[in-house]
Amino acid sequence: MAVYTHVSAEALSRFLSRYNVGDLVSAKGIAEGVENSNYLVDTTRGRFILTLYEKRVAADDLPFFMALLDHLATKGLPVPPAIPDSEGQSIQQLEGRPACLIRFLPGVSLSHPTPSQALAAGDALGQMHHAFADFTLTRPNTMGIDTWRPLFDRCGRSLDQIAPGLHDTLDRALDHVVERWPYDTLDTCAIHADLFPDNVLMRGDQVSGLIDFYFACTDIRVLDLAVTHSAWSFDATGTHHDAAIGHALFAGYERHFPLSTAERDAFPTLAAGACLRFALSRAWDWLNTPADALVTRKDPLAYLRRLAHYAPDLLPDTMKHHA
Ligand SMILES: Nc1ncnc2c1ncn2[C@@H]1O[C@H](COP(=O)(O)OP(=O)(O)OP(=O)(O)O)[C@@H](O)[C@H]1O
Ligand SMILES: N[C@@H](CCO)C(=O)O
Repeated sequence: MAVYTHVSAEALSRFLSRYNVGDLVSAKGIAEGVENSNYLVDTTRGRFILTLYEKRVAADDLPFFMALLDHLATKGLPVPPAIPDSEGQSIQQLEGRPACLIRFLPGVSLSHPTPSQALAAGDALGQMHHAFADFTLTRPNTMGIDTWRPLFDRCGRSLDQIAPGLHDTLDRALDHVVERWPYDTLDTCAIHADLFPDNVLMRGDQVSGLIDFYFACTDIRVLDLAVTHSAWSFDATGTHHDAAIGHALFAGYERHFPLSTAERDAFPTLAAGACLRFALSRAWDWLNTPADALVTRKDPLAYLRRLAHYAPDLLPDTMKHHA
C-alpha cells in the first residue's frame, strides 16, 4: 500500500473545509502505487482522490503537471484535473507535504489487459501526443537517460544484494544503451513517461481515465510508446512476452503517428532504456524503502527479464537464470 504520509481525520476535515466539496464521510489509503500517498476520500458531495506528493515529485514541478492536465482536459482527454479550493488554489500543503484533491474517475486498472484494451491504450497514447502539439511548457525528464548512470552509482554494489551479478549486468546494459541512444534525432514532445496498465482506467474496452502524470516531461515521443510497450506486453514477473498485446499497442498508436524507419530502428534501444529506468528506480526503492512505509515494493528483476527480451545479447550466462 502506498501511504508514506498518514493524514489524521481532523487534518483531512480541516483540509476539505477549504473546498466546496461537502463534509468528510470516509477516507482509505489506496493499495496501488509506489510513488505518492493516495487516499480515496468520500464526502457528503461525492468521491475524490487525495494525493500527497512524496520522494520523486518536486513541489516546483506541480504547476507544470497541473497545466498539462488542464491542457489535456480541455482537449477532451479523460484526465483528472486537480480541484481548486474556494480561493482558486489547487496545490496545497497537508501534513507537511504538497497535496492536491483530484477528481475521481470511473473505471478499473487492469492486471491482465487484452489485445482490444491494448489497442485502446495505444490509441489513447496517440491522442495524447496529438493534444500535446500545442502545449508549450517544457520540463526535463528527471528519470531520463542522463539520470540512469548517477542512480546506478548511488545504488552501487548493494545491487548485488538483490541478485548476484546485477551490478555488472546493469553497468554493461547502461553502456550498451547510451552508445546506441538516438540523441537529438527523433521527434520530441510532452510525454507521460509512466503509462503502465495501472495508470489507464478502463470500462470494458474503453479508456475511461489516464492518470498519474507525475513523471510527465519533454522527451523523445516514441520513448513513451516504448515505456508503454515494456509495461503492457509482459506478465507482471516480466517472464512471458505477449506479442499480441505489443502489436495491438502499436496498431492503436499508429492510427495517429505511424513510426518512421528511424523510430522503428531505435525502438529496441528505447525499450531497453525504459527497462533500465524501471529496473533502476525499483532497485533503488528495493534498497531504500522506509521500513514503516505501507508500500509493496516492486520487483526490479521483472525489468531485467524485459531487458533480456529487447536486448537478448546483453545478459551474461550468470544472470540468465534471473531472466
Ligand atoms: N483520479 C483518479 N480516479 C480514480 N482512481 C484513481 C485516481 N488517481 C489514482 N487512482 C487510483 O489510485 C491508484 C494509485 O494512484 P497512482 O498510480 O497515481 O499512484 P502512484 O503512487 O503515483 O503510482 P505509480 O507506482 O504507478 O507511479 C491508481 O492505480 C488508481 O487505482
Ligand atoms: N510505474 C513504475 C513506478 C513509477 O516509477 C513501476 O512500476 O516501477
